[in-house]
Amino acid sequence: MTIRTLDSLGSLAGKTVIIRCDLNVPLKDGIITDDGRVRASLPTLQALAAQGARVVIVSHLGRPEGKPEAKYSLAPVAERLSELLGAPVAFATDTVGESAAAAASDLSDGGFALLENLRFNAGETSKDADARRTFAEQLISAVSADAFVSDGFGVVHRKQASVFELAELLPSAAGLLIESELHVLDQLTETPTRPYAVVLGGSKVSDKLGVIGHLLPKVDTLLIGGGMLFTFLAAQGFQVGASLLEKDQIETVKGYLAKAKELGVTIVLPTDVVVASKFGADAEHTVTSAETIEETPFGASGLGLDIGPDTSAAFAAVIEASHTVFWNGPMGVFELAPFAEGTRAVAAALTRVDGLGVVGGGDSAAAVRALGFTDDQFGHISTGGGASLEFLEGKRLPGLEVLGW
Ligand SMILES: Nc1ncnc2c1ncn2[C@@H]1O[C@H](COP(=O)(O)OP(=O)(O)O)[C@@H](O)[C@H]1O
Ligand SMILES: O=C(OP(=O)(O)O)[C@H](O)COP(=O)(O)O
Repeated sequence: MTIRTLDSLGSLAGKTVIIRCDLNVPLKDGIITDDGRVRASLPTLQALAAQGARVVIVSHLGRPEGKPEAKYSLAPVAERLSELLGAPVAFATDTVGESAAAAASDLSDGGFALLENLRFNAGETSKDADARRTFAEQLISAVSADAFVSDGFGVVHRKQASVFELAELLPSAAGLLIESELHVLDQLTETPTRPYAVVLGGSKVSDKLGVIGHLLPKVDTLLIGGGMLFTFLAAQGFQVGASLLEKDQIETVKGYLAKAKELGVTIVLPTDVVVASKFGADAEHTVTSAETIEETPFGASGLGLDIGPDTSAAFAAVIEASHTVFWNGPMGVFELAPFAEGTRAVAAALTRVDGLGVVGGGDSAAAVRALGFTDDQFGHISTGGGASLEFLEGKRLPGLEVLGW
């Protein structure tokens, strides 16, 4: 399948182009802890500037709920972008107001401006198509945009104003990051060399549980770690203490377990977990069987924060015996050293895949780098977790469809 690419927009010299990037980076105390998504955005930004376009960059960061919240400001990202581009990046403190208009009108050909977090405006993520369209129109008018480039691969599964409506309203095309992501992910959907394993973890549990039903018929093995493992354990009748649990998904998960059996797909669930007294690096913690989470000294307030060592070894064996592996979502709370070992074991196994090993997702990519792995040890590091998963399940994604995919 094809998608509209940059050349379809013709010459952009002197034109104002809005580019949607996914600059949703992890931050700690206002410091960017992994700038992978910023780096991944550079080629398209540089290509637009080289043509003499006036480049207005837009993105979200985190999940603020339609109003400004200082901790989700993109200001630190403007600084990092400027360092990496080796050029000034004007930062507008709003998206559709005076600051955005001034930053855009001050742009010279080949110059860059970054607008504040799109999700500070309720129109961006509204369920109401008219509200999204109005916000997109306000954005276009604030910066007097002539064209739109979509390059935030991590958000192409979201029907949001800056992903969908902007593309409808302006001459639009995909950027180089989206093109290169599709090139690799296509190999996973069309001709995955078998055995094909998908490893799931992370904390966006309800988003990710949703893809499993469609993924099952496509894979040989599914490995479940991270926050979602507890909903699987609960579906098997085990107590999970104070761990992350989506109670209303237990019946759905039971359905997945039955469907997997029917299809002959193996779902590998953890047999042991690391349980902690509280959420913190200094928490007391112990390894216990997945069936006895509430039988540690922490009782029903025990929190499962990582897969245990037996599970890590079992997951590593499956990964290394597969020829195609896609992994999204850390196995545990890797940001806290005592709960990083499961993620480390899965990452190490992925570097040893005899075939294509792909890591997807902002936090998953950040995790492998934080644990000392380098990008070239993996077949591909995708900037999108949820987006890749939905792509792999064969769903038509709104942010791609609108670009002719
Ligand atoms: N057992 C767990 N309990 C709570 N949080 C978890 C657990 N396992 C992993 N996580 C958290 O999941 C987060 C990443 O999830 P997610 O955003 O879904 O991944 P990605 O960005 O790679 O798609 C990490 O911050 C990690 O601490
Ligand atoms: O971090 C992201 O996705 P990911 O965690 O699935 O990789 C993207 O920036 C999308 O963010 P969202 O899931 O809040 O829409």
